[in-house]
Amino acid sequence: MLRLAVPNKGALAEPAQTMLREAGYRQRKDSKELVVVDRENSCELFFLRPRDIAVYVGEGTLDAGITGRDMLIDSGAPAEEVMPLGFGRSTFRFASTPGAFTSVADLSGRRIATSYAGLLGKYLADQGVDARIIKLDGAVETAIRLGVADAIADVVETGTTLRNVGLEVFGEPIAHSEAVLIKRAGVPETNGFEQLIRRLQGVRVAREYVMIDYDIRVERVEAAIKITPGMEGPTVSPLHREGWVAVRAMVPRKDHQQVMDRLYEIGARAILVTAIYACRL
Ligand SMILES: Nc1ncnc2c1ncn2[C@@H]1O[C@H](COP(=O)(O)OP(=O)(O)OP(=O)(O)O)[C@@H](O)[C@H]1O
Ligand SMILES: O=P(O)(O)OC[C@H]1O[C@H](OP(=O)(O)OP(=O)(O)O)[C@H](O)[C@@H]1O
Ligand SMILES: [Mg+2]
Repeated sequence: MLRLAVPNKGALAEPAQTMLREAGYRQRKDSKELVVVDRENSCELFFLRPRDIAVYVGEGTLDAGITGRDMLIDSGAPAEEVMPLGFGRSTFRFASTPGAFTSVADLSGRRIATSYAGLLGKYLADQGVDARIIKLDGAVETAIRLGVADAIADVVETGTTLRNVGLEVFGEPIAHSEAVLIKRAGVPETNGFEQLIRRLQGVRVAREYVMIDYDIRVERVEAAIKITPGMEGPTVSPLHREGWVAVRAMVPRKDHQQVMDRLYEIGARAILVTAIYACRL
């Protein structure tokens, strides 16, 4: 059985569970269930705090887990990223009162509040900046106002929380994060693990691509294929109509309207875009 850790709370919990459901894994029926056995897929799902997931996976007690890249780095656990999952995106940044600091170098000898002491400590060491880290559990934005810190280092998604307390980011982003699939560092992937990876990749592709179908005159096919090269070359099939062919290819969902415009301009007709329900490449 593959033993997989899934975030039980916080920003990653709901999207992680949705992605696993789309990948065909059984999900828990209510939030009080801490372990789910999915016999059909030979998988056990453990619902854990996202911050603890890299610790379990690093110790080898669980084979795989879903957590944030920032949390993986912060933990310092011997676990490694296997693939990014495309949700839970955020940046990890310095912030303070407007104008107080302009770069990380200004933080020498200052106090920085954070709930990601491991991640911040590594970054400061890399930058050669000697500052004091004040480790807090959450709501670190308030630490400056209460005089506990001169700056903070925290997760920023929309920036609303910072704006609400009158703080501004400064310096370069410390890290770019998203949800990632992780495994213990240096161990090979088992069969069940490879199946999990293929399924999650399938969900990502089904979310990020659409299928486009269109008819075009034979002499325009090469130009059309430049617009829709597909993943491994598009399918071109004969049409009953003399001198015309049908083309089918995958295109990035975000580009599909522009692609339709460009195809129409070079003479494509009957252009249809459909969602991909599931896929295995
Ligand atoms: N708006 C957001 N707020 C917080 N975390 C976010 C956000 N968007 C993405 N994330 C990511 O989600 C993860 C944080 O999850 P979570 O909110 O459960 O952590 P936490 O705030 O430390 O936990 P808790 O709120 O229980 O103390 C990180 O990987 C972070 O990068
Ligand atoms: O840029 P924004 O969209 O405003 O999101 C970022 C905020 O969300 C997180 O806090 P969370 O709600 O997890 O509370 P916490 O600080 O107590 O963990 C994070 O720590 C920031 O405060
Ligand atoms: Mg939180």
